Amino acid sequence: MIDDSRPLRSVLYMPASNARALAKARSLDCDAIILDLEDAVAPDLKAQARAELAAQIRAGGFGHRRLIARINGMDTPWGEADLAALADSLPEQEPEAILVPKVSDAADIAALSGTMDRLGYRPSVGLWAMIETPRAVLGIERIADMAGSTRLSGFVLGLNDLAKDTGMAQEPGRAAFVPVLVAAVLAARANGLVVIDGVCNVIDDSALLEAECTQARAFGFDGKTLIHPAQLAVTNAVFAPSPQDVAQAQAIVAAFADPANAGQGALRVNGRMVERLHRDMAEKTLAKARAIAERAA
Ligand SMILES: CC(C)(COP(=O)(O)OP(=O)(O)OC[C@H]1O[C@@H](n2cnc3c(N)ncnc32)[C@H](O)[C@@H]1OP(=O)(O)O)[C@@H](O)C(=O)NCCC(=O)NCCSC(=O)C[C@H](O)C(=O)O
Ligand SMILES: [Mg+2]
Repeated sequence: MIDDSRPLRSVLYMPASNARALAKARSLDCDAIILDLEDAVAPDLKAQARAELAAQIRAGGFGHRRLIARINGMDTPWGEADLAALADSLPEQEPEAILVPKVSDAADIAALSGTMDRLGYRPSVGLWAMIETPRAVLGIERIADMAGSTRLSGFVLGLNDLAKDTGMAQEPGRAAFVPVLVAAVLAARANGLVVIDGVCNVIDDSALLEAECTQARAFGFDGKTLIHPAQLAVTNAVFAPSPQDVAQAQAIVAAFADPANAGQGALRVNGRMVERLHRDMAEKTLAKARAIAERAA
């Protein structure tokens, strides 16, 4: 079940080897941080970054920002050591989830989750999977179904790797990726998983970023992964309920609470037909808006 009181609009990657970025993380307006040991860290800095990541999480001070640690793939020389080092070095404070790249199929999830159990990760630490290989896309329903029997609790799209492996074009509008985006949201929602869109590689084009965020929000994503602090404001704004969303949600909740409408299944509110399912959606909108407002206060 997705917790609307803990928004995940903006999920900022930062290389665990970049001490300056990590220091900055505690003051940035992001909902979550992915401390990355994978693509953002050069091979000869992997061990140093692993130690830095553990030290940063142990130091704390991230406030409301949810912490996710992206390890290297289990088929690389570093993946197993990443998972073991995080388990060993974080007895007091652990990331909310371990994000695993290049997942291929459901068996990968079962194996990773079992390894986390054996290494002594607390049950509260989830497993998020990067959806970034053709095989993962083709098997996404079977992967998502693992949520019932493993730690799997989220999907993050990796469209750069998917483009690399398929030749799909990363163009404005993302036409080639639309089926993937829709499949990811459906598989995630059918299994109560968080689902976060891939990154926009262009740092200085806020119109392009806004278009991607608007598309992702319309498709049902919780939020978007980001690579630079300059992308935070647009992303946070697009994925937050707008003042109009909030006003309509309040009107819907009020209409159903009005004794004059007792026993009604469908009502007319501001010219629209609304049913009890819309009241449920309106309550979620208000919960998210409240959480964002409380954070800003
Ligand atoms: C992309 C960058 C290498 C750009 O770096 P640079 O040009 O040096 O940035 P700026 O000079 O503009 O930085 C300004 C200040 O902001 C801080 N900063 C920059 N990026 C981050 C960040 N991600 N988190 C926190 N803080 C950040 C700088 O330290 C500067 O601070 P100050 O000196 O105090 O002014 C760089 O932005 C970067 O490394 N970004 C993250 C790259 C990354 O993590 N990549 C991996 C994830 S993406 C991915 O893997 C996708 C997926 O797997 C797929 O397949 O699609
Ligand atoms: Mg990737």
